[in-house]
Amino acid sequence: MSVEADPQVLAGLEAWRDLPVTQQPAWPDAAALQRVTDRLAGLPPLVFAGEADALRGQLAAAGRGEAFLLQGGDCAETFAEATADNIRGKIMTVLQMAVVLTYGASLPVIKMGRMAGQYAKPRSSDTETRDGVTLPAFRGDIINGFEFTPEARTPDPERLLDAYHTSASTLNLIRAFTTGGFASLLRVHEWNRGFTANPAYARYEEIAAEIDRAIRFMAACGADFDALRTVDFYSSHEGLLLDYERPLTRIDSRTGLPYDCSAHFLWIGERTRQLDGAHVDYFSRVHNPLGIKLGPTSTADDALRLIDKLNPSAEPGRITFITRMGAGKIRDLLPSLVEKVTADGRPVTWVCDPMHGNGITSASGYKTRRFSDVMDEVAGFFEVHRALGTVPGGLHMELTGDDVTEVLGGAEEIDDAGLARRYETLVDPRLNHQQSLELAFQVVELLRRS
Ligand SMILES: O=C[C@H](O)[C@H](O)COP(=O)(O)O
Ligand SMILES: C=C(OP(=O)(O)O)C(=O)O
Ligand SMILES: [Mn+2]
Repeated sequence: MSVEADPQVLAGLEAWRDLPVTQQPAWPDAAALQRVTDRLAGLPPLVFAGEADALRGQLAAAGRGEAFLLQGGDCAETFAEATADNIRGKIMTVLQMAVVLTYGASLPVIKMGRMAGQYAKPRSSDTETRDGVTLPAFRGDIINGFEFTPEARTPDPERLLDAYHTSASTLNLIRAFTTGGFASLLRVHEWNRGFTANPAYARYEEIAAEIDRAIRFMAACGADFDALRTVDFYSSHEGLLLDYERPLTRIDSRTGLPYDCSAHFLWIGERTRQLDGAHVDYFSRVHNPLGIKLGPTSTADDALRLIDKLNPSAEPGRITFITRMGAGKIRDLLPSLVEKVTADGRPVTWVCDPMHGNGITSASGYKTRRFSDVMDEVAGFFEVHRALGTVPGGLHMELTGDDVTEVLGGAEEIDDAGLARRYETLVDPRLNHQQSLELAFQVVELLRRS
């Protein structure tokens, strides 16, 4: 039997429309938008509410120190890059990092992509000016095109449907790869052998050899490697474009409760987490596990008021605070935030985004980050939690499986001149495949030292 939604619950899903809202596009044609959102509302959900519930349980475990979240993928996915090779590369990268982190932390790693829906971007400025011409800023493929022409930059609601279909095909391939044997532990381990065989990464050989011994030990004990052929891989994106999230919100027939079925996990960004704003209201009404980005201006009071609104019943796993302070600030700012939220007593899961607080512009003009700053913020995150006796629950990364050159440094020392070689991101710089694995090995070194 299917449970109907309470009419008041349904009415509540429209409340955001009367609240202050930021970072939404100015759609030029309201009727065209309405046609698209009606169509989206009739299409099948992309995920099942029960999967979101399972993830909530796992995130609750991460909050208690019984699991660790690894969330990674592009800053901005694009339709053109949703190819089999690209999707496979990102999955491989996350799985390879996950094997290393599982060993280093001796904990199950929850694997989650910034994938299959990460198409909407908040921007610092509504417009972009080039050579005296000003056009609307690129806000992600779900809204407008990157090409610098008035046509491409005009928001086009048809893109919501493209985003839905591209998310569906991406998710389909993710499910195929992670359940069809491609992701088996033995295969992923083989891939990592290839990485450490490269002399640039000789420093990690010892850890790699230990992982190798651990796997051989498991095999000798008769571990069921067949059972390790499939992995759970969750989808996530920033819950930003409410005209997309609303029609993909569905009533769970088991409970009558609304879930945003565009992804398993949605996060509210640093620029849209206003307590009385549309985003916080909207996501307070759906039952998925939620992330909230907390930047350097966040106060403990902000965090507690967000809990009041988004998790009044103090359900474990409902809220993940994703801190993104910057390497130079995390050791000063994070302790009081964590202390006060911990004293409050309602459970949250703490995750580190070492990307968004560490943006710089290189001398040659690229928007970039230094690998060393990214690592330093991760180190600061572990140090703060260790000092307070609280739980570092995971990492949130911008990465890709390709050999791009967008982040400075790493063992292969990408320098400013090297950025031009393969700088492909449309918004923020991503760790490339090698830098991502290097980060995972360095996290193991950090955990060791403590
Ligand atoms: O991904 C994060 C934000 O969308 C991004 O950093 C904003 O970038 P901008 O300052 O170039 O607009
Ligand atoms: C926009 C992003 O982050 P933040 O909201 O933390 O700036 C992002 O994760 O791409
Ligand atoms: Mn980003």
